[in-house]
Amino acid sequence: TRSDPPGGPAKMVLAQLGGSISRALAQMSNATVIDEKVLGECLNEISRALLQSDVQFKMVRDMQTNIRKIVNLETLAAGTNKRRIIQQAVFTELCNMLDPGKPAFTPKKGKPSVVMFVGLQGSGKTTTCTKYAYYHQRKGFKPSLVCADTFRAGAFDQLKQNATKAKIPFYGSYMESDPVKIAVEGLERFRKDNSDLIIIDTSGRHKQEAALFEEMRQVAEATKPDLVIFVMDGSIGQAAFDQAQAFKQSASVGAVIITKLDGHAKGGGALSAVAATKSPVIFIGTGEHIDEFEIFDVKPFVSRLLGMGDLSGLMDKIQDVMPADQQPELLAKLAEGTFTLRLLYDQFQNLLKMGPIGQVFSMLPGFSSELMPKGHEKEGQAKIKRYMTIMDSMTAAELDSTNPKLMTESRIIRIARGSGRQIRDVMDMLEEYKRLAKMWSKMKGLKMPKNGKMSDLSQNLNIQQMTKALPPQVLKQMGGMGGLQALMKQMGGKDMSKMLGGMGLGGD
Ligand SMILES: Nc1nc2c(ncn2[C@@H]2O[C@H](COP(=O)(O)OP(=O)(O)OP(=O)(O)O)[C@@H](O)[C@H]2O)c(=O)[nH]1
Repeated sequence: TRSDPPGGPAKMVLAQLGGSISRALAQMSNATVIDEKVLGECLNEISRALLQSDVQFKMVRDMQTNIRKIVNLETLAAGTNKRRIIQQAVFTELCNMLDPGKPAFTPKKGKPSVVMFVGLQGSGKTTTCTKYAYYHQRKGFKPSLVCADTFRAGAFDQLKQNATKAKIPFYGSYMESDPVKIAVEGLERFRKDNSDLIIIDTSGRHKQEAALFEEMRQVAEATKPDLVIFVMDGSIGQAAFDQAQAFKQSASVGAVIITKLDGHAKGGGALSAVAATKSPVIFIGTGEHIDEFEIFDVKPFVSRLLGMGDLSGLMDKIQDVMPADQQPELLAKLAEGTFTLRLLYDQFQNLLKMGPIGQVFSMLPGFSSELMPKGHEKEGQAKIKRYMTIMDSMTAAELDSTNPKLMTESRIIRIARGSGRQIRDVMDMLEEYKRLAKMWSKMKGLKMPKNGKMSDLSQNLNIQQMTKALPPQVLKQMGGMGGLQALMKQMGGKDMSKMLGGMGLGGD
C-alpha cells in the first residue's frame, strides 16, 4: 500500500532533490551541538525532500527508522564525529534504496541470451532497445533487434531506422499482426545467425491495461527471455511505483532502465521503481541520441545526488575525450603550476567534447547539476565558445604566458575588436582564467601518475592538496581536515575515488 505525499504531484527535479538533502545536512552541520532535536529536524527535512520527489511514503519512513537505528546519539562515544556518521547513514540508506541486493542478469559474449523490453508507450522503449544493442555491440557482442510491437503503426519503421543507422541486424514485419509469431520468427532467425544478444521490443500502450499485459505474457512465454527489462520514463513522477509494480506482477522484470534523466526528471521515480520491482536500475537514458546512455552505478549516482561529486567518473570522462598523448603534458604543466590561457583553451575544447555541461558539472565535488540547470546549459556552452573565439584573436605569446601584465588595455581593445566581442567579454574571460589559474596553482607539486594518465591522478592527490581543492562547504560537510584524514585512514590509502564513492561520502 502506498500513501500519496502531501502536496499532490511534485515538480521536483532530480538535482533539486540532491540539493535539498545536501542543504539539510549542511544546516545540521552548522548547529553547534547535534542532539535529538537537530537530528530529528534534519531527518524530517530529508524526508520531505524525498516525498516531494515522488518517493513512496513507506520507503521514506523505513529510511528514517533505519537511520535512527544506525545513529544512536547517546551511545556514540565522545569525540566521534556525529555529523559524519549521520551523513554516512544517509548516504548508505539512499544507496540501499537503490540497491535491491541482487545484481541483474548480464549477457555474456558468445553465449546466446534473449532480452525482452517492456514498458508503456512513449517511455522510450524502442529508443532504449537500440541504445542497449549499440552499447553491447561496442563491447564486442553480436546483438540483434526484433520488433514485436504490432500495436503502434510506426514502431517497426522506427526500430528499422535506428538499427540500420547503428548497423545492427533487425527483424520485423509490416503485415503480421501477431507479436508472438514475429518474436518467435525473429528469435529463430537470429539464433541461426549466431547472435549472442537477441533483443525483443514489445508493444506499449498508453495505459496499463489487461491487453498489454496479456500480450507481454504471451511473448515472454514463447521466447523465454533471460532478462526482462522494464523501461520507465524518469519524469512520470507519482505514478512510478504503481506502474513499475504493475509490470512486475505481469512479467518477471529483472532490471530497470530509467529514461529521460536529461530533462526535468524526478529522482524519486528511480527509487520507487527499484522498490516496486526489486530489480536494479542498470542503465539510464540521458538524451535522444544513441550514445546518450549510461551504466547506472548506485554509489557515484548518490554521491552526485548529494552534490558530493564523482571524481572517478569525471577522470574517466576526461580520459575518454582527451587524446591520450595530451594527458601527460597537461599533468606536467599542472604540476609546474603553470596554467596558461592555451591550457585553458585546450580544456575548453575537451569540455565541449564531453557532452552536456550539467552532466560534467555534477561530477565535480561541491557542484550539483542544480548549478547548471538545463536551460542554462546552452548558455554555458555558448560562453565557452565565446571565450574560445576571443582566445583565437590572441597572440601565441599571450596564450603561452602566465604574466597578466601582457594584457594591457590596448591589447584588450585589440582582442575585443579582432574577435568581434565586447571589451567586457574579454575582461570576463580573463577573470575566469585568473580564477581557474588560482585554483589550479594549489595543485602545484602534484605527484604525477607514472603512466601520465589522467584517470590515475586521483591516486596521487594528497590530503593537503585535496583540502585546498575542495570547496570549503564540502570540506565542512566531510568533517573538516580531521574528518577527511580519519576517512582516508579508514580507507587505508589515498584513493580519492574510492573515498568519494564510499563516504557519505564514505564507504566500505
Ligand atoms: N530526452 C530524452 N528523450 C528520450 C530518451 N529516450 C527516449 N527518448 C525520446 O522519447 C520519445 C519516445 O521514445 P520511443 O522509443 O519512441 O518510445 P516507445 O516507448 O518505444 O514507444 P512505443 O514504441 O510506442 O511503445 C522519442 O522521442 C525518443 O527520442 C532519453 O533518454 N532522453
